[in-house]
Amino acid sequence: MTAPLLSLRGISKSYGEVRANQGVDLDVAPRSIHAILGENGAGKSTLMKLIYGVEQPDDGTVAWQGEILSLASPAEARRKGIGMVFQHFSLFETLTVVENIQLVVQGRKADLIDRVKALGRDFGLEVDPLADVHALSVGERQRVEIIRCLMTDPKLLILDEPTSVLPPQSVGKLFETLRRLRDGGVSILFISHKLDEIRAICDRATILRAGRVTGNVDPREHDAHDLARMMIGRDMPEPMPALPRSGGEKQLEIVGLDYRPDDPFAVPLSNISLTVRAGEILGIAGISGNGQSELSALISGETRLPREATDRIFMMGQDVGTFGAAARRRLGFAFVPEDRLGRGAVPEMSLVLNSLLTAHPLGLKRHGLVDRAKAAAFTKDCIRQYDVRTPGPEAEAGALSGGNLQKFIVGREIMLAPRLLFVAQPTWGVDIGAASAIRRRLVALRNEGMAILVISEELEELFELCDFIQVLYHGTLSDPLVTRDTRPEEIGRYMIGAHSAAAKALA
Ligand SMILES: Nc1ncnc2c1ncn2[C@@H]1O[C@H](COP(=O)(O)OP(=O)(O)OP(=O)(O)O)[C@@H](O)[C@H]1O
Repeated sequence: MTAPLLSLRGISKSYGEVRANQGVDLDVAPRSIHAILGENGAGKSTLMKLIYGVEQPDDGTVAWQGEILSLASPAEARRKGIGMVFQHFSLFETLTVVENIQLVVQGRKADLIDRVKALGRDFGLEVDPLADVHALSVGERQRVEIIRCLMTDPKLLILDEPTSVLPPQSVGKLFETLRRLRDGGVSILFISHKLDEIRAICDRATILRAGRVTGNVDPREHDAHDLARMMIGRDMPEPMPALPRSGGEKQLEIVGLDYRPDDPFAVPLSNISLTVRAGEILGIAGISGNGQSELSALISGETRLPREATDRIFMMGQDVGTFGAAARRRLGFAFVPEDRLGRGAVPEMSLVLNSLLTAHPLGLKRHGLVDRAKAAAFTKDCIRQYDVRTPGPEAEAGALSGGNLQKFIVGREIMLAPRLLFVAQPTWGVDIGAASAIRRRLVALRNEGMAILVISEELEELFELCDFIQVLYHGTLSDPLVTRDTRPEEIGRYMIGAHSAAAKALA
């Protein structure tokens, strides 16, 4: 092998009792796309933060082009030629693309604009440098992040789950860009839970389990099942078969709902209609930014309709448009929001207190006081049933890895035994073993008669779970499509508006 660009030896990092990385060795070759694979909490993000200088290792060495480094900050890492695009974007929405770039890259505005255009042309990352960021799609924002990283001239680019926010059509485009970058001399460290993607694009893969390296392979020589086994140490469970539909009672009905938000950046909704019956799963597909947040807030009760807008949203047969979130929950509604740190959990609070946020009606308080023993028992049960990897119920929610926090929130809401469950992005950032466990659980609940509404950007997930799929595009919802009679490409066309354009052309 040619001398590695980056070479880690015996890297260890602990957070209190948690040993996030233990004796990790990793060699990244020049001009390679190298995957880091592992379950939620396996230590992938920690390792990337150590390489990018966000955190410092307790033990071990980092060698960069043969020279031992100790990186005190990301700015220092960037000066050496290491760049990173985080899972959650860090752009200012009210600034333009070039203004965001100026925050990190020195230079005259006119020169930077030229460079953005040139990089866009060279790497298929076209984006208007003068566009306001709030007006860009998620895919375009990601391009801006990557361009901004490339302008610091990195030799190593770290991408943390770059495809989780992209529609299927954009993933192929991103991969072309990454290949072009590699051929131009950049190495890429790529974290993803999607094994097919890793097999399509990566030349090496390092597998982590519980903070240790358990394998170094060429992912093209192993099928997705093999890789999954190395990651989770056992075979994947089979999907849960869905029983025939029950045609049960309508637990959620939305009828011709129009909504004009006050916020100029929000998406107006027009003529939204949908029905979810007991014993059914309805999926809403669509690229994020097409009205998902607005629709979610109207269903959860975070946004209430004005008094005069009656007969638009019904839950368990009641007109709930003007009800707040708590009143809707009292009817038997539970909700897993997309934004797990802002809305699903309070990061500074323990898991026990986070359980209380929504599960307090389950006898976790008595005479207005918290019943600590019961709250702890509920939380422990959730941790056990949903395989949440954490030291215990007193851990702060913010210290959990992203996927483990998601498992906790989904578990907490399911344990409320609602009649109507609404889950936005059920397996976002969750590893494949845990994702399949969550999906099996949702199908089992449906079979027992729960009504379930799922919003997801992952078509595969919707196809595995749902009886019907409707597509949200520019604030309008398509008619329901019966999943088993529909092909993913057809949903894909609705997602990019090609279906409505074709329909208009025919009209
Ligand atoms: N700041 C922190 N404080 C305490 N514990 C932490 C902190 N950051 C990470 N951990 C713990 O370290 C372990 C590894 O977490 P890490 O985020 O690296 O996992 P990951 O493999 O990236 O997971 P995911 O796929 O869910 O993003 C987890 O048990 C996590 O709870």
